[in-house]
Amino acid sequence: MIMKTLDDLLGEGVSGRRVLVRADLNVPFDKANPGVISDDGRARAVLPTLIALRDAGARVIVMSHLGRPKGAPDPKFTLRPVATRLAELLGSSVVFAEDTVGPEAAQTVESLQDGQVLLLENLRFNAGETSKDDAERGAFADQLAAFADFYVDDAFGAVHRKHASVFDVAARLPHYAGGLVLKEVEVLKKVSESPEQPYVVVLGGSKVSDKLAVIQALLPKVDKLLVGGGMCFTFLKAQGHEVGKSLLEDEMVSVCADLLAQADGRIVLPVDVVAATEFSADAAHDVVEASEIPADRLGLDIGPQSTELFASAIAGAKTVFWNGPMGVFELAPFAAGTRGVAEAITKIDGFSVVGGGDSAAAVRTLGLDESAFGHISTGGGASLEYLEGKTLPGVAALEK
Ligand SMILES: Nc1ncnc2c1ncn2[C@@H]1O[C@H](COP(=O)(O)OP(=O)(O)OP(=O)(O)O)[C@@H](O)[C@H]1O
Ligand SMILES: O=C(O)[C@H](O)COP(=O)(O)O
Repeated sequence: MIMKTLDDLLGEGVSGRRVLVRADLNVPFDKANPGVISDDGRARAVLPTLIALRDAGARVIVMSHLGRPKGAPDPKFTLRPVATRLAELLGSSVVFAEDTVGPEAAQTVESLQDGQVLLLENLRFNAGETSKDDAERGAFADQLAAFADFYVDDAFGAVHRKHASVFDVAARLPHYAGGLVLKEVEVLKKVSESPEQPYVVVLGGSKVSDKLAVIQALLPKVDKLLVGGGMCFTFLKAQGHEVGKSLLEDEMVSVCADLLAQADGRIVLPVDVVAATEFSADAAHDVVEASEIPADRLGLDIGPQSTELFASAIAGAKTVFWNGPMGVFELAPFAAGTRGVAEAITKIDGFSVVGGGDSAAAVRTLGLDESAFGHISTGGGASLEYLEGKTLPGVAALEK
């Protein structure tokens, strides 16, 4: 992998120069307290890059997405609270630009002083960021690139997206890989090329269709693939079970059925689930057989028998990759499955990788010892696609 790095850029000298940094500040918010960041791990992870540039006297323009707004401003997804947190973490002010591009953002960029940090508003408030149309993405990238002299990508969590700020801007400015991207790629390369066997992958979370392609690619490489979280219900449905009001992607049921047929027993599904009357911490809930979820209930965690089943599969592994919580761990009644699986992973005599914004947040918010994991990745989809062997647009753009 030949790419220029942040150290190269610092060596070239950045004092007084404008550096555009793509970060992944897509942090989780407290479900019960809107506007309150529940885990700032992703912001902390990019701090070394921001501090190095700030202290070298650069004018640092940070850009990120937050959530999945639909290409237009949506106050629910403003990065303003993230700017406030970033300032606390940096111990210096962060200027917030109310727009991502346009005259006001340009003016804010123009007024930046040496050693100051600015955060642009959510990239995804602009349709050009995620557009599939090269010209539309390129036009947005032109506007972003016009802000700066150099581009640093340290958004490992977003390198799998062919988005303007990840892919197209790199083609328009001298580009450098940040330390976080370099470290993540180094660890994941090792796991993807030579995982010590037995290799167990644990998948959960809510982005079902995003992760099905990964299952297909990983199946030939793994000894066991444990599926929990919101993902498991589409598989349970594929086995012919009713899943009540649980998260379900109907159009993916046949894909899941094919995967189960190919897997030859290597895909392990929950045998019991915690089923609640509604998506709330106060909802009535019981443990039910995974094959008997009542029509008016939704599964919000794997049950105790499943946690034990998953923990025993994990116990003998030499390599474990875990992405996606086993349940809605943010709500206390539905956190036990995630906790049990995470604890089992900390005990293996081997190397473990946790990937994903929410999985990493779960490790921290459940008070688990971060140092007991081999590597905690800031990328969920990104780490999965890396393991899948895909070319990641953000990494490829830096290599050019
Ligand atoms: N049974 C379930 N029903 C609904 N949501 C669930 C369920 N189990 C887990 N979740 C939710 O899944 C979310 C995390 O899913 P996600 O796929 O985003 O994982 P991730 O680790 O953050 O990966 P990425 O970084 O790719 O986003 C959590 O907010 C959790 O509450
Ligand atoms: O949460 C993530 O995995 C990254 O921030 C990318 O977000 P996305 O899946 O909405 O592109």
